[in-house]
Amino acid sequence: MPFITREETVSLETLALKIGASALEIREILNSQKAAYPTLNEKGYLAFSTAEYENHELRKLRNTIINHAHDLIRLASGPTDHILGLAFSAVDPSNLGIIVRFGIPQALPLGSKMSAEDLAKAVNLPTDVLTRVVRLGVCNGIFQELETGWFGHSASSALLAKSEHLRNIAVFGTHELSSALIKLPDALKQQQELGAKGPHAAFNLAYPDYKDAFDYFNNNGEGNSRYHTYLEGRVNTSRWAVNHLKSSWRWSTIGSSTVIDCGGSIGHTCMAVAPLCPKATFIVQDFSEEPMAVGQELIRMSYPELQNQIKFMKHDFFSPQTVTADIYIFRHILHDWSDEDCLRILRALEGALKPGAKVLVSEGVVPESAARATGVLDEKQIRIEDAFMLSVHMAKERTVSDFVALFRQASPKFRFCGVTGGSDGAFQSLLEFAYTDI
Ligand SMILES: C[S@@+](CC[C@H](N)C(=O)[O-])C[C@H]1O[C@@H](n2cnc3c(N)ncnc32)[C@H](O)[C@@H]1O
Repeated sequence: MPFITREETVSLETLALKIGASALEIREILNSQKAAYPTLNEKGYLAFSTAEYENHELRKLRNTIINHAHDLIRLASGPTDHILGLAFSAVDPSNLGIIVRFGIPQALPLGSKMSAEDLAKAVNLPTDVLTRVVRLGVCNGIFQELETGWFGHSASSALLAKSEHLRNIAVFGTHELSSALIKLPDALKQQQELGAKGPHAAFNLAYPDYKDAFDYFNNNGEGNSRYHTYLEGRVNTSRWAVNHLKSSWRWSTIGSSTVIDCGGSIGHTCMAVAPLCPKATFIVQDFSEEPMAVGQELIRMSYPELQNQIKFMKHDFFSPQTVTADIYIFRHILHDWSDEDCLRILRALEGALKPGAKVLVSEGVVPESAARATGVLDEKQIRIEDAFMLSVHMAKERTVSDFVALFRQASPKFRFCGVTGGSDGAFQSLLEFAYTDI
């Protein structure tokens, strides 16, 4: 039987050469910008920091290297080591989870070293356990062992020590998110065997006392805080930055429109977009009051100029919308819900929609074409997010055609106007729908 493949043939040599060529181009760009060159040592924590991250050419070159390097590692590993690596990969969120939840990066001084005993005392772990955890971290590029039993920072651990946003992402990612993900095979098995009596989602197996993930967040203060600080952390990293939403729509032309951010959490989307359209007013709606209180305080302390422009309002988006606005934003909302629930959410808007009103959907968009096996950086991002949705909410990321079909089913008055964005490691796109009077 002949072997079949749709992938271009990749070889160790061609991949290595392509990586070398892109590395030289990166060196030239960084030299011309007098920007920090990446190293694995502590001082490398600044490499590719925000300003450079925004450089499109640099981001593209980095993605080329990452894509080819992934393919190269898989090729050099061979199928056995490749599968073994995947089979035991739960070790990584477990290790990172200990590192961030015990505050090990912050306990280790920057620009210095600390003995295992002192570090163990500082984070209140037995020395033996601390040493084993940190040494596994070192194998993953987090921390360095500068001499036997003495630890210092690597680039990545130094950034964890400095960036609360990155730590918040790592905490939620290795806590609630990982707990749900690891239960997905069990949940699908139980759903297969028990039908409607099976769990709603893998999340329910991890947190059996709650109806669903949002019930858990709303009734668990610490979990809710981890969730919303994770969401805030995400918009402060280039992959999920609201910059993509800022640049992919004509915000400066909306004049004195009213904009509602449905399920807006602490209001980070409105805080980013409002300065682009100073005459517009924004209402952040969420059914959870804690994040909105945090957002109000954040505006008061850090963005007082936005106080009159951004208001907060408790609202459940399954109940009829009470505010007639010009633009409704759903950023990372519909992917949390099944098609049936999304129809309920969109139909709950209808009573307030006037002809010409816009509904903007900002989230990951799944490619329509068959999955690729090489060069998959962007595609893997969206498929990771899709796995989050399946495990946590039994929901999904969608293709553009899925969204168009969903809106059409919600009401024939929705007209699809187009989609922008979503490439080069920034995986979310912006879809625009207009409400018409036909
Ligand atoms: C994935 S987060 C997205 C937050 C924000 N839009 C963003 O892009 O970061 C989902 C948000 O929906 C809110 N939410 C969940 N169910 C809701 C409901 N029934 N009504 C209003 N908000 C809800 C959650 O509290 C949370 O803030």
